[in-house]
Amino acid sequence: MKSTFICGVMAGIMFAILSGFGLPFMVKTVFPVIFNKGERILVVEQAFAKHVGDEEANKLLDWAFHDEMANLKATDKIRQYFVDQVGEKRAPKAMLIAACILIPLAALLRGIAGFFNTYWITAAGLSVLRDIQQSVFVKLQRLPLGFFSGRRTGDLISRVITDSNMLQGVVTTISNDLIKQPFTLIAALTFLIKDSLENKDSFFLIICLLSIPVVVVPIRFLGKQLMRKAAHMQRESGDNSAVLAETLGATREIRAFNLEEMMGQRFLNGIGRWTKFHLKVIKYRYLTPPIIEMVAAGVVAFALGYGASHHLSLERFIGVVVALYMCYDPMKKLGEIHNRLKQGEASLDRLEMILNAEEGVTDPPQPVSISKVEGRVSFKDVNFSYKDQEGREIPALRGISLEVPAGQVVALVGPSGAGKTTFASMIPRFYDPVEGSIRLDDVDLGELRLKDLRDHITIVPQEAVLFSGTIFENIKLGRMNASDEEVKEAARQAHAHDFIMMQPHGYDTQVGERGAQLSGGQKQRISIARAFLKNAPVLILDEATSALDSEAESRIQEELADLTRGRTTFIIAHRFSTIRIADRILVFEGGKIVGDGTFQELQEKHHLFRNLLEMQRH
Ligand SMILES: Nc1ncnc2c1ncn2[C@@H]1O[C@H](COP(=O)(O)OP(=O)(O)OP(=O)(O)O)[C@@H](O)[C@H]1O
Repeated sequence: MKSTFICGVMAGIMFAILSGFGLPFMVKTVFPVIFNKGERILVVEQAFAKHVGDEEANKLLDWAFHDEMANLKATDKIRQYFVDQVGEKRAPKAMLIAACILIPLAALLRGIAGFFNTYWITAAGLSVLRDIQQSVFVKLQRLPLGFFSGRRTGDLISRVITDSNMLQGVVTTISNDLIKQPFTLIAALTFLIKDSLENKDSFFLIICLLSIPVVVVPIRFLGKQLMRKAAHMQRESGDNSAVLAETLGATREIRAFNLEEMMGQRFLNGIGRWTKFHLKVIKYRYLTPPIIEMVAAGVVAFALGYGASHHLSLERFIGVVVALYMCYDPMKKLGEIHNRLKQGEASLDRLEMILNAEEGVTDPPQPVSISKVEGRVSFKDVNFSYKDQEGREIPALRGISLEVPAGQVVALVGPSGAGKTTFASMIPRFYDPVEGSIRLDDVDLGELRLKDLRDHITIVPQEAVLFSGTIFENIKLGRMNASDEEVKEAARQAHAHDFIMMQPHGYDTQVGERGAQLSGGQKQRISIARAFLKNAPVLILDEATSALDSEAESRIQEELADLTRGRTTFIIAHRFSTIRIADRILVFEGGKIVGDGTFQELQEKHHLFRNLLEMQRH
């Protein structure tokens, strides 16, 4: 990547020298040689000298050809070179041929250099961008769950996709000019410096240098405005994506509650705001070129006035005007680059919000390795609070202490918001306790590598999550190195094998395809098969609350009961039947464990538990 960038810069410098210096040099120095102006002046000088004497002739010539004389030194050298090579007589023709070859050759070289400059700089820019996108994706998978609960998925997607695309656009558009233009400006300024030294006349250089701040001040002001508006625009774009994601994620609910019009209006309003800010971005972006053009036109007008009143030769004048053009054109393009970069900065800020977010749950510097896990889990004085977006603490677990022996099936019950899900989320370290410690087989969870810990825990979520791919691939996610036979065995254990075989392509049926109409129960079985395949000693089951038909439900219950055998299991339980099969029940209320015992014990003496059971039965 570094070498690509360096090659791109070299090509850009070559392009710049050919444009900023080569072109005006050609006009000023090479043309007079070809048209033999020096020799004609010499003839005139000799003729004058005959009539008015050498001294008077010199004075007259100096008056008539003031700045051509300065140029003649350079042109003489070129002529002399040709005279030495091919002789006095053939020199003019050779020079003409050389110039005629030189023009397309210079254009060709300039074109090739320009092409490779753009290509290599774009390649280097895109490779940086690819790294950024990759880092954002990796980072998103490392961020604590709290990061996501405070943010809308649509907005995050928009940051990764739209803001990256915006940056990509910036990289590709500015790559063409990023190196060429500043160097063209330097080359053209060098020409003006050389011209002012040769002619002892710095007028053009001075007006060019004086006009630079006149150009830079508005560019900087407009750039600042542009960045602010671009940030607004991208934020609106994120909001629109969020509305779209919400709408697509709740198609049933929107129809059921007749919310189509409201959601449509919300989206329309968002698009309206986005358009407003986009137009502002366009306004500030495209105001820069006319300002620079106006300044450039003013300077050329000055140059014209000065040239006419000081009897400048046409070739010096044209040479200088070409050099001035070669100064302002880059300035204009640099102004555009500045604007595009400002727009890109707004997008980069949005990506940096993700890149700079605190990771929270991380691997310890020196992890303890565990190979054989029995599955003992213990909590000691665990307190935990969530943080909302304003940083306020929402207590969710208070003073939790308990020991769960390996293989015990524990049901977590309690009213909504009591802390059951939070308790279960602490075991795979989705969150770390604010105070206290949690151990697996006597090792503090914080001492384990996250991957090792999670390898020993299976989670069966409330709603089965299937990823795009085949049924086979979806089960295999449980253990990527499992053999085909092991995958099928897991499906049999989950009683999924038979219905899978009835699918159009069996295990190779795409779950995302419309043909594969998997029911809620079938999806759950695939998710359970995945858990069987993983075969971890600790199991966390979030019982589905959604109503499957009762027959399917009771069969799934059987499979789940099979799955719990021999594993330390935590079930976030919603059903009476599940609570019954548990060895032990924990009753949660207000983030505390207020009851701990067998079904019988709690039924006899725990008031809240009896109330919960009562509610279950009705
Ligand atoms: N991501 C979150 N950010 C902030 N607060 C949260 C978050 N998740 C849960 N809470 C809060 O923590 C408390 C415990 O929630 P938790 O989800 O653990 O309860 P629960 O017993 O599982 O409830 P339910 O049975 O309704 O799922 C609640 O007050 C809840 O509002």
